[in-house]
Amino acid sequence: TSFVAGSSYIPRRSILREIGNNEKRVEKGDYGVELNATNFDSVLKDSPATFAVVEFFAFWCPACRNYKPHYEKVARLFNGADAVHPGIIFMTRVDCALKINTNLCDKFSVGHYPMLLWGSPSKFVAGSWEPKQENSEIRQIDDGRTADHLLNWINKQIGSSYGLDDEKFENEHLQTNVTDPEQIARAVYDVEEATSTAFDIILVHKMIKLKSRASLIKFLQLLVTHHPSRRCRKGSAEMLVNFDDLYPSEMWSTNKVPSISDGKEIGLQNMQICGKEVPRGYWMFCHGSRNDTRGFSCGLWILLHSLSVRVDDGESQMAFTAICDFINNFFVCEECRQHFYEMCSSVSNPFKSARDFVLWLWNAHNKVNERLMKEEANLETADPKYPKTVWPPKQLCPSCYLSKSQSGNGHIDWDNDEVYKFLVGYYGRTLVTLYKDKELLGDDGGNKTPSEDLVASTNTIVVPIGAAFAIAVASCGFGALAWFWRSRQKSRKQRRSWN
Ligand SMILES: Cc1cc2nc3c(=O)[nH]c(=O)nc-3n(C[C@H](O)[C@H](O)[C@H](O)COP(=O)(O)OP(=O)(O)OC[C@H]3O[C@@H](n4cnc5c(N)ncnc54)[C@H](O)[C@@H]3O)c2cc1C
Repeated sequence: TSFVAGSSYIPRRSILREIGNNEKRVEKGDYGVELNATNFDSVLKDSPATFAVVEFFAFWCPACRNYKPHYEKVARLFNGADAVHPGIIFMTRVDCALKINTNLCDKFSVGHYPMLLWGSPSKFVAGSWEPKQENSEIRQIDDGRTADHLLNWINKQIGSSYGLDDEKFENEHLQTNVTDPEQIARAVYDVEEATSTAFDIILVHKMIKLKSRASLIKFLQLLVTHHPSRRCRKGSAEMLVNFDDLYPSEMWSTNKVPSISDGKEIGLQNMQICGKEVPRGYWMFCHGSRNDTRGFSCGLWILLHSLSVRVDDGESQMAFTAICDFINNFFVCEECRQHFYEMCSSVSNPFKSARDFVLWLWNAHNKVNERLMKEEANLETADPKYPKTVWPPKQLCPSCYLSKSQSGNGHIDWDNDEVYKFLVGYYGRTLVTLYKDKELLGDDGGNKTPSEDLVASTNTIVVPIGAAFAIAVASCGFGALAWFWRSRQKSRKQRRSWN
């Protein structure tokens, strides 16, 4: 099966890699990218990273030579094809001893070597900096004299917890033992990427229509409350609350391009549901041995399973319809969409327990696996390293298999209680808590509620009337949350008008 849009996404890391490769003065093994006056603006402008560090140095300066290994230790984490934390910080350097860079270094008031500046890449473009300038969006890094100090400064600045010893999880290493239950911990990256990709596809293909709008809102509500990544919950909440502004009714009736409001461009197009920092093209867990296998669709399954194990009994029917309608309206693989919806439609009684819903989704996925097992064998389209199997294999969950039924004609007698327990552990606890960098993955350790995220993350005064109405129509189970937001937003408005 081929997907309409997935293949055209350029992994953001490849941009960094290209920059690195094209840079003539990069010494072998250098991670920091050396820029000069001719490419400084253009390279920073194209950088997908959220932040940039520029080290101004002079090639003749002995202190700079000694500083370089420190800078490189940090740059290794963020730059290049093997970056441990790609797409977040772009680490560069400029040699001020080269004549060509004199004006550039003057513009940034370089008075000593090495000197480090910090800001978003776009602020450096045609930018300048002065030491006493207040409210500048470029800042001097005042304590970066060793690798440790520099990384500490960065961690404080962006609230992260990166360590110099952080290592990239190698996919090859990960996949050598597919029966290791801890591997799923890394899939939170994939869940984030799949969520972002799904919404990119929806926007690129202008798929939000009058009839599908309510189902998108309903799915967003599910993401707000139960997405395993905090930054995706936060982005979904922003999208949901601002839905009417971002996607005004004239757009879904006429498909017009969004207009300009309050001097800012509006439209969902400008929103990234899980934030700008989500790595693309990474596929930690869902990495295929070929480019055209796994990836997005694998990540989407994992998203669905990780949502299913997080809902409670009272939400199970709502989550079921939210997922079914979302796949039906927005999954652009026609065969997948149809088959999945057939399975959805064959459910006759509403779900009353989360357990039943989790097991239904697991079973539906296994039905797809069984069908594809045959299809892929006939067409020889399977990923040779990841053939479809009925899941979980015995090695991963021995207790899921009832002892009597191990052999025979392929039929498996499952112990559903054990399967449920396993799924909750695998897609629930393990998917989040085993991962080492809680900041990056947005694990809040269960300390914060999504509504707190929402209140902290949006400036919107009220839930727009249309979206609120659609929320009310679309949901019952998640409705309490919607009303909570609405009342919070209203009371904020009142507080404002009193001030
Ligand atoms: C809703 C949906 C419907 C699809 N329908 C089709 C279709 O009709 N035709 C088609 O060609 N492709 C379909 N696909 C794509 C297909 O199912 C696979 O996603 C794709 O072939 C990549 O396979 P994969 O090896 O990465 O494993 P996937 O099937 O994507 O599974 C991802 C991971 O989930 C885990 N897993 C596997 N089975 C289960 C289970 N039963 N329960 C819980 N976890 C499990 C495993 O760890 C596996 O590696 C569909 C995808 C989705 C999301």
